[in-house]
Amino acid sequence: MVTTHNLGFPRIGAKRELKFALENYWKGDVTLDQLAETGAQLRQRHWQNQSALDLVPVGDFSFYDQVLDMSFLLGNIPDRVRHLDGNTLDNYFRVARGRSAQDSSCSCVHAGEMTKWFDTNYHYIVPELSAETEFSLDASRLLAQLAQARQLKVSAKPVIIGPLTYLWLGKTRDASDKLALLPRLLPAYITLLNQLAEQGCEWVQIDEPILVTELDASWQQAFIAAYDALQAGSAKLLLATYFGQLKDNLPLLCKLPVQGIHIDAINGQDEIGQLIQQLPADTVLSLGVINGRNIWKTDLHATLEWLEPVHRLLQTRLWIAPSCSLLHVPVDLSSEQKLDSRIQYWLAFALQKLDELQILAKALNNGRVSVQEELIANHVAIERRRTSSLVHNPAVKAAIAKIDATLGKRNSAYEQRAIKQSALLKLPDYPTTTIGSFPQTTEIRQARNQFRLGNLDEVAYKALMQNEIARCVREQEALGLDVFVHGEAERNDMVEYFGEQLEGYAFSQFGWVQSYGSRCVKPPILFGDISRPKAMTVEWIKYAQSLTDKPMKGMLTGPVTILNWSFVRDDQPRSVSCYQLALAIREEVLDLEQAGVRVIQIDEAALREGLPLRRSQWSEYLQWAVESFRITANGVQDETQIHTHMCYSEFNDIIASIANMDADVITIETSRSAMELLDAFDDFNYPNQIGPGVYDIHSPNIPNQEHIVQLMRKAAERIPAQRLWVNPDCGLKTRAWEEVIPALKNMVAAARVLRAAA
Ligand SMILES: CN1c2c(nc(N)[nH]c2=O)NC[C@@H]1CNc1ccc(C(=O)N[C@@H](CCC(=O)N[C@@H](CCC(=O)N[C@@H](CCC(=O)O)C(=O)O)C(=O)O)C(=O)O)cc1
Ligand SMILES: N[C@@H](CCS)C(=O)O
Ligand SMILES: [Zn+2]
Repeated sequence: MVTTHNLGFPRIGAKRELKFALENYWKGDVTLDQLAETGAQLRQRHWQNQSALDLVPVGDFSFYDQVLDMSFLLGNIPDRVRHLDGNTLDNYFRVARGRSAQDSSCSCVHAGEMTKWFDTNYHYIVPELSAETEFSLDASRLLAQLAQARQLKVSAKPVIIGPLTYLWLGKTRDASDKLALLPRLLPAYITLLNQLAEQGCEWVQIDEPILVTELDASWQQAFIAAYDALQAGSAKLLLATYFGQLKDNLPLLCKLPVQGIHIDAINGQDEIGQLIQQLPADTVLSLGVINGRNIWKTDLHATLEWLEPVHRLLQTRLWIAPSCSLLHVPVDLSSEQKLDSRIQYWLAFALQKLDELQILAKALNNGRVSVQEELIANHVAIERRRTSSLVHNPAVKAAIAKIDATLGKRNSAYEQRAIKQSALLKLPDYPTTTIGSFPQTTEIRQARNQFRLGNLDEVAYKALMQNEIARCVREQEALGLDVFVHGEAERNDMVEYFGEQLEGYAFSQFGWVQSYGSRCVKPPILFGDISRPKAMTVEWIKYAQSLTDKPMKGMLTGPVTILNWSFVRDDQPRSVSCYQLALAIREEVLDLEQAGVRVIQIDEAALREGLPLRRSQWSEYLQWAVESFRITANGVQDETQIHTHMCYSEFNDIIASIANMDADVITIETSRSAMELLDAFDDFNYPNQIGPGVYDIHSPNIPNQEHIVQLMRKAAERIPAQRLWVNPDCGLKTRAWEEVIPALKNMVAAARVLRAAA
């Protein structure tokens, strides 16, 4: 018999119950007990949803982030919150977001750094480490969840992050060696494993996704030492890897003294033969056979073709599961009422993926005939998608075939363009701007909701959004900014908004996926060849420009970011989808230029984030990603100034590619590193203009003028002042107007001080 299990379930809830409970708790509208009750109900529901599985994950639920949970479980709590008032959860929220429910009127501590989880759009709170870090186990929250699971008779398999991945995800502030902490960390893990075993858990899933990255010898050796030590714990370990292939780490994994391993068989199907040869004869092999990163139905026939022989060989040693936690997909496709039924038929969200797993298990255990109807229905769906005229557009394919090097090349080099742009825009030194979005207020979201529900007609909705844009322009006039934005009020999200307007995309009503904490995104579904039926942003930008004499930035999301934050096709290379997006957004750029827009920003927030997990694959990715950006941006006249924006700026390794994008201006995040991240630009002699973010928009703290001046002076030590812009780190959509206005006032005042001193 094959064993079925799951690595993790989306915790936000099919109706985003957790999001609303959290935000209400932070506002003080619900009590801690009520929040805890919502958590308990969600866990119960999710375990029921998974009750057909042989083993159900416990510990995958989190009130904010599973990595932060691990930090609290290991007692690795930053000193700055340790002795503050309130309960553990309040301190937990202080690390997560800089404040607890109690501190809503002040911002007591700075939040932990947040960064993306491997190559996903999920963001975790970075463990803070130093040579002094001590660990002291407090498993009470995990044990309480286990107790709840036991009461509900759930066949529980606790899920924890492994010690090596935990250290790898962390950052040391004192440049000390993270691996030196391992001997201090392991005793906490051994005690934890014993406690879990004492609670009756036969298996513990220990996640070590870093095994799909390139590990140097010291990390490889640390794996051996760590898992030798963990043998002392009394639970059986299922060591889980996901998000890619094992490659050089395969022999290492097979040597580790664990009772089972899980691999991502979607990416690593080719490695199964080698694994079977090298694994000890009694080790369980769990295969992630359902894609946990995408929303397409699995081709069950094709899967069974290769899985049946593996089952015959391994018998009860074979387990099957989704490739990774289902955190990265929406909960339930059956809630969708507005998707084109033909497309809906091709899709599977978390619940449907678990159904697919059951069908596979039945087929393996009792023969395909036992699930004949299900297999036929699956085959029909797969074939309909493969041959659908909705997917294929010959005109788009022809346009892609015609792409050549001229499309991505501007008429003149940056130096000549800069002279023409400067003559036209007449900007002061240290020009000030913002990144695009202004606060997405409850009123804006409610208006859009009413529009969607049909309670507000298009004319009224448009008028309301125009009012917001007008307010945004007025505020920027009053602040004295130099280059304006329209504020993105009309956009639900910087990716979904474009997905909704492009042919080849479908979008869901309830397909929410957690991005960080209570924040969610609804990735649009890229199912077919992409084209742009009509202009998407021009009317809004023209309207905004009509309200001011200051230059108004056209605001677009770039092809690489749209691709990386969508659910993408699995029937063609990502590069092809990206080129299709590039051609579509290029048309929008040219339309904006035609409409008289002189500054166009093309956000590529996910270009760096989308780097493959293995460095050996970077150059291939960067080649098509940068070329896609160039195709999008570079069809304009010299006088049109192209901006791009990236939220993170650790560019040391890819600075040549960033320069090769040839944007006239790039705005980036640098304030948290006190401009040190600009060193990469300095060392490379980056030739174009840079707006190093002068304050962290993720924090409610108001940056002070003097601090901004100091930061810009540091920037000017690295980049010539004539090429510097002054702007925040990222968009302001998650902030309130009361925070934005004083922050920008100080930013503009700082720019004036800098100009006066120049
Ligand atoms: C820059 N970031 C982004 C990433 N990925 C994206 N796809 N988009 C991004 O901007 N990745 C990296 C970062 C992650 N950062 C964020 C920041 C903020 C959010 C966020 O605020 N998400 C919102 C949802 C946004 C949205 O789609 N809004 C819709 C629907 C709003 C809604 O919930 N409506 C309610 C009713 C409204 C009411 O009555 O009040 C409903 O439908 O029930 C819209 O504006 O129309 C969030 O709330 O989580 C995400 C990632
Ligand atoms: N223009 C977008 C970029 C976010 S990365 C915004 O300002 O929200
Ligand atoms: Zn950003």
